[in-house]
Amino acid sequence: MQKSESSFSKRPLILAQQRTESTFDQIPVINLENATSADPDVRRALADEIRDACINVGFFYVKNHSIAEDTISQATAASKRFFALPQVQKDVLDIHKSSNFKGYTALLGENANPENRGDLHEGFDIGWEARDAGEWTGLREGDGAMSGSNVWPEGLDGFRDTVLEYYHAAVAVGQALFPLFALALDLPEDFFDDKTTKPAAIMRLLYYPPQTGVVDDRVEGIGAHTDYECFTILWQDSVQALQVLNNAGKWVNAVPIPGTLVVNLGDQFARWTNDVFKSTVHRAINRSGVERYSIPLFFGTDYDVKLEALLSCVDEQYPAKYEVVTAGDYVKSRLEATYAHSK
Ligand SMILES: O=C(O)CCC(=O)C(=O)O
Ligand SMILES: [Fe+2]
Repeated sequence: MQKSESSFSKRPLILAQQRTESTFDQIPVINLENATSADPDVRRALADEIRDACINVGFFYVKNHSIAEDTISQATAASKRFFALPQVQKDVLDIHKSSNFKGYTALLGENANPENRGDLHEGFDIGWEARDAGEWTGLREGDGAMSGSNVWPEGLDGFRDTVLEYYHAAVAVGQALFPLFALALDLPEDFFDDKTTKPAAIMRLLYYPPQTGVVDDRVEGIGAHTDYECFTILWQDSVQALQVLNNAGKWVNAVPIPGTLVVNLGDQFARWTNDVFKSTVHRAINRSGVERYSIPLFFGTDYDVKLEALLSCVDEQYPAKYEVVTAGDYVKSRLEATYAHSK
C-alpha cells in the first residue's frame, strides 16, 4: 500500500527517500482548476498533492487542464490523417534524415527498451515553432544538434496549424505546472522561470496498431522506459495500453479517463531531485484489437541549463547520484541511444 502523505511531508526533501519502501496500485487524479488561484494556501495545497504523487508514483492524471476539447479532437483527426498517408510520403520525413530528431518514425524504427526488438508504433516528432510574429523564433544559438526547424508533410491541408495549436496549448499546461512543481519542491514558485524561457518541448503524434495473433514478448507498442525531460504531458485516446511499473514490480494500467491528461515525471526531474521525485518506468502494449493514438509532449528545462541536484535533496547519507550535464546534452544522448538500433 501507498505510504500516507504525512510520512513524506517532513522537510528537508531528502527525508522523502523513505518512499523507496512505498508502492502504489492507483494513479491519482489531480484537479488543476485552482492552479492559478490568487490564494497562496490554495496553491500550496495543490502543490502538496502533486508532491505526494511525484514522490510516491511519478504519474498523475490532471483534470480541468484547460486544453479545449476541440483543440484535442482536431489534433487527433490530423494525426489520423497523417498516419493514413501512403508509406512513401511518410518516409520522406524520416527522422534519421534529420540532424535534430524531427520527423517521422516508422514501425520498429525506435527501441525504447534495448532488450526488445523495436517498438510497434509510428511517430511524428516536432519541437517549438512560433505561430505569430513576435513569438520566440526557436533558433537556438549554441544548442547544437537540438536546434533547427520542424519538417511538415506535403498535401495535408491545415495539418501544421492544427498540430501547432495543440502543441502550444500543451506547452501552456506545462508552463502552468512548473510553478506547482517548484512549490512541491519547497522552492520559490518562479524557480523554473529563467530555466524555461525557450520551451524545450518535444511533441510526438503516436499511432499504435493493434497487436494480434501470436505475440512476441520482445515487441511492444513502446518498450519499458523512463522519459528524458522534466515531465511529460500525455493525451491518450480511449484504448487501454499504457502501463506503469510500481515498486513491487507490478504493471499498473493507466486506464484512459475522459477529460484528463496523464502527467509523468522524467529523468531530468530525477536528476534535479536526486531521485526524490520518481521517474517511473512505463510502457504501452496495444492488445485491444483496435488502433490507438496518443500525443505526449516532453517538457524539459532550456537546453543550456545545467541539471544539478537541489540542495534539499542531498546530504551526507544521500550524496548526489548524477554527474552534472546540460539538459541539451542529456536529451541528445538519450535520443541518439533510442534511434541507434535502426540507423
Ligand atoms: O503512448 C503512450 O501512452 C506512452 C508514450 C510514451 O511513453 C513515450 O512516448 O515516451
Ligand atoms: Fe514515455
